Amino acid sequence: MAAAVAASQAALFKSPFQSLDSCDEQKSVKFRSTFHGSRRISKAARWSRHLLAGQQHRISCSVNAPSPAQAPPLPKGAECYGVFCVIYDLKEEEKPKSWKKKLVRVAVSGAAGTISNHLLFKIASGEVFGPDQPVALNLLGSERSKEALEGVAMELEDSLYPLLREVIIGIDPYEVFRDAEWALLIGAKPRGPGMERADLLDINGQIFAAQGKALNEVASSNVKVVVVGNPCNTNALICMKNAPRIPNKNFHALTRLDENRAKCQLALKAGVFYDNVSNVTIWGNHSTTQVPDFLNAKINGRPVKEVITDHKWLEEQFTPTVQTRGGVLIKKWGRSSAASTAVSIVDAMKSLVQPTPPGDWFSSGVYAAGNPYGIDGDLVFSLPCRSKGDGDYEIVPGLHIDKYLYERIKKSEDELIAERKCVAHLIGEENGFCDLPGGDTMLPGEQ
Ligand SMILES: NC(=O)C1=CN([C@@H]2O[C@H](COP(=O)(O)OP(=O)(O)OC[C@H]3O[C@@H](n4cnc5c(N)ncnc54)[C@H](OP(=O)(O)O)[C@@H]3O)[C@@H](O)[C@H]2O)C=CC1
Ligand SMILES: O=C([O-])CC(=O)C(=O)O
Repeated sequence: MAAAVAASQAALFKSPFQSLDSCDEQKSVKFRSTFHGSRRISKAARWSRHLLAGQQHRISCSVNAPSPAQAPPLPKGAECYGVFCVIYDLKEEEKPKSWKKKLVRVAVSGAAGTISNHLLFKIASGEVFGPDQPVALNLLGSERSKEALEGVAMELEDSLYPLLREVIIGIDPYEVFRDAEWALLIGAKPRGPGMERADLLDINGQIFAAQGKALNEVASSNVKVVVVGNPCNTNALICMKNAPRIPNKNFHALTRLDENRAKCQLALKAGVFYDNVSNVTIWGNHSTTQVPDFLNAKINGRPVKEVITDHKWLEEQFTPTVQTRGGVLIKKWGRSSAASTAVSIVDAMKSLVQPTPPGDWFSSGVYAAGNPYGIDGDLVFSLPCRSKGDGDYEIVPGLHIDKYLYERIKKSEDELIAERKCVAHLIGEENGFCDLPGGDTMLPGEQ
């Protein structure tokens, strides 16, 4: 028995894509084809699971396995993780017929961080792309988080998600972003005590400039990029400017959490279930200057101002409550929103892959070029958007902007223009200088 195990180990640790010697007994082992059935783990695969956990080996079986030429290549240098290096072949008739044939490849930075710890499991479960869409997760960490990243991959292994067909971990964005169709950029340095906003813009801006360059070089040319790491609007602008091959439209800064927070407050005040609140726009920056729009929002299809007649509350309490919600939560929790942020990332992605309900819209920080509201087009600015569900979107025109909204939207625009000047050196512009309004503008989590 011991000899058999040793022989089997020796075979499994052969160099990538060499055939196993003892393939006759392991007909159901197959590696990394693009379509796989649900997990039914053969004896050989169980062995592989133990032997390969934490290793970076790819092996193939000469029986039933794709030849190296047929097998899709792994992103160069990135590492498939443990059980995800091994795919269990099923007989044709056992494969779930309903599954889509092509994987969706999602790259996530800051993958060992708190938000990702919620998000990855939602994506793997099918919550974003549906119960028929196999997914691959390419996880980006750093020297700091190498071990933690393996821990994340181990938890994904142990979760037995049938739709999760590949997990790749690595610390080089040029490897991890390869062929990504979605890039969720979450990793960013948190602002520490005494750190100026200008320093944060520069430090994180450098991360997003580097990641933009990597996406430009190796990601799918139509990759959808959702920037979460703060300050997310300007980080998204930097990322976009460093990725000229990717359409500007494909870059988003996450303001969906702010929209969800606004809906929650309106529902609470009106005494309705929050599903009845629609047409909520967050205008501007994901910062304390953001403008949650109650003027165009609706409750049960009626203008909010007709349903909530306490207009003083709308103007004087609702707006600051939403703007500072993140900071209040940090004081309670001792860390920033993570679970609700992950939920809002899922919402933001679903808004692009599912048609927007007729008459409604959603908020996203998008490149404002050609917007119908006269806002500086060279900013990533949160605007009302709608989608046909094809991954693309359009800015919704025709919303009413009164004096109250205009003044606040202008303030957020000025803040983003000032942020853009601070990062001129990262977006290929000259004569940058950092003079943020009020000396030092604040994230929702900073008060
Ligand atoms: N847009 C929005 O609505 C929201 C945005 N956020 C923002 O999302 C980001 C991530 O939040 P969260 O997951 O809770 O944060 P965590 O601190 O848990 O994780 C952040 C990750 O960022 C990475 N990172 C990159 N560069 C640095 C650096 N220089 N120093 C330290 N860590 C770095 C780290 O991963 P690694 O070592 O692998 O690089 C770390 O795991 C933050 O910027 C936060 O402000 C949070 C809530 C809402
Ligand atoms: O400032 C932070 O990290 C938290 C944040 O963005 C939010 O809660 O909206």
